[in-house]
Amino acid sequence: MKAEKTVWILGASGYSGAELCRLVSRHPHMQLARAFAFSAQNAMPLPELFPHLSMQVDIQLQQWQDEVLDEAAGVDIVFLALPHEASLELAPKFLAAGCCVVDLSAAFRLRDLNNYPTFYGFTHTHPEWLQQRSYALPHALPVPKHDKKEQAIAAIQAHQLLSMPGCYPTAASLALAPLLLNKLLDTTQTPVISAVSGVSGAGRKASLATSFCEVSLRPYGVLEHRHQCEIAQNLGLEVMFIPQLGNFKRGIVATCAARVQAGVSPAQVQAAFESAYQNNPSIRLRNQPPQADDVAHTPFCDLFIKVQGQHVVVISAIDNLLKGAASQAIEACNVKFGWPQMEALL
Ligand SMILES: NC(=O)C1=CN([C@@H]2O[C@H](COP(=O)(O)OP(=O)(O)OC[C@H]3O[C@@H](n4cnc5c(N)ncnc54)[C@H](OP(=O)(O)O)[C@@H]3O)[C@@H](O)[C@H]2O)C=CC1
Ligand SMILES: CC(=O)N[C@@H](CCC(=O)OP(=O)(O)O)C(=O)O
Repeated sequence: MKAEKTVWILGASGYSGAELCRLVSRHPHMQLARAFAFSAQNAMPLPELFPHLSMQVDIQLQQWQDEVLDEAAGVDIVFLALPHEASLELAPKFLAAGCCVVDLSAAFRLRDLNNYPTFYGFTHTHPEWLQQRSYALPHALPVPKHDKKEQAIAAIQAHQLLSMPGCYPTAASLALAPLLLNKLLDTTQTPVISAVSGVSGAGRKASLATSFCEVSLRPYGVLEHRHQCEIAQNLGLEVMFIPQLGNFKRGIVATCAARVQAGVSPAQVQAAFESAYQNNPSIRLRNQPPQADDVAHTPFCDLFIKVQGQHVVVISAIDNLLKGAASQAIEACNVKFGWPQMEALL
C-alpha cells in the first residue's frame, strides 16, 4: 500500500531530527522522501551517522540548499528540527509552497512578540504566522481557546503550521494543566517547577558545557530560562522555573509544587487527573514517582501526584527527544490527519 503523505525532514543529522526519521520510517501513512543535514560532512546514509538506526531507517542525508525549496510543492509534511532562527526563516517558505509544516523549534511558540528579543535574542520577522499557527500540545490546555480537548484537536486540524511545545514546557504543562482546568489550584501561590534534563536536551553539537566530564547536576537559567514564559503562556499564570542539567543522556523529570485551594481533597485532585487523561494513550498515571529511565525511548509522559493538606506535588517524566520533541510531533500529525493518536509510536 502506498503511504498517503510524503515527508521531508530538515535537521535530520540532529538528535530530534534523527528520532523523527526513525518514527516516520515506521509510520504506515507517511513516506520519508528526503532528509536534510546542514553541514556538507553529514551528507551520508543516516545509519552511518547513527549506527543504531541501521536496518530501521534507509535514507541518505542531503546537505540543505535553498534551491531545494523549488521542489517542495507537493510535499505533504515538512518537519523542521532546526535552530529557532533557521526555522523562522524557512517555515514561511514551505508554507507558501503549500506544505504542512511541523516546527520543533521555538520560532512560533510564543504569542507575545516581545518575548523573542528578551528570551531568544532575535526579533520575530514573521508575526503573521504567530496568528495562524496551532501550538500543538495534543491535549487540553487551560488557556483561552484551548479549554476543551475537542477545541485543541480542531485547532490542530485547522492549521497548516504546527508549532511544537518545548520539552520542559511539555512536562510542566501536562503536570499542572488538570489542576487549572478543574480550578483546584490556589493561584495566589506561584507554582514552583524544578526540572532536571539529560544532556541530549542541548542538542548534538559539541560544547564544553555538555561534555561528559563537565556535567554532574547543574542548575542553570534560574527564573530566567526561555521556557519559563512558554510554561506561563500555557497555564495562564506565572511560574517559578528552575531547570537543571543532569549527567544522563535522555529524559526530563519535572517536580512541580503548588498549593490547592482550601477544602480540596486528594480524591478531587486524583479525579481531575483521571478525567483529563483517561482517554489519552500517551499519558500514564503512576503510583510511584517516575524516574527518567522509565520513559527513556518511549512516547509517554508519566505523572505521579501527591497531595498533603493544601500542598500538591506532581512529578512528570518524559523523554525530551520523544514526548518532548519527535514523538509529540508525530502525535500531532496523527491527530491532524485523523490517524490513531499513537500510530507508529508504540
Ligand atoms: N534536544 C531536545 O531535547 C529538544 C529539541 N527541540 C528543538 O528541536 C530543534 C533541534 O534540536 P536538536 O535536535 O536538539 O538539535 P541538534 O543540535 O541535535 O541538531 C540540529 C540540526 O539542525 C541543523 N542545523 C544547524 N544549523 C542550521 C542552519 N543554520 N540551517 C539549517 N539547519 C541547521 C543541524 O545540521 P548539521 O548537523 O549538519 O549541522 C542538525 O541537523 C531545536 O529548535 C530545539 O530547540 C525541541 C524539543 C526538545
Ligand atoms: C539541557 C538543555 O540545554 N536543554 C535546553 C532545552 C531543550 C530544547 O532544545 O529546547 P526546546 O524544547 O525549546 O526546543 C535548554 O535549556 O535550552
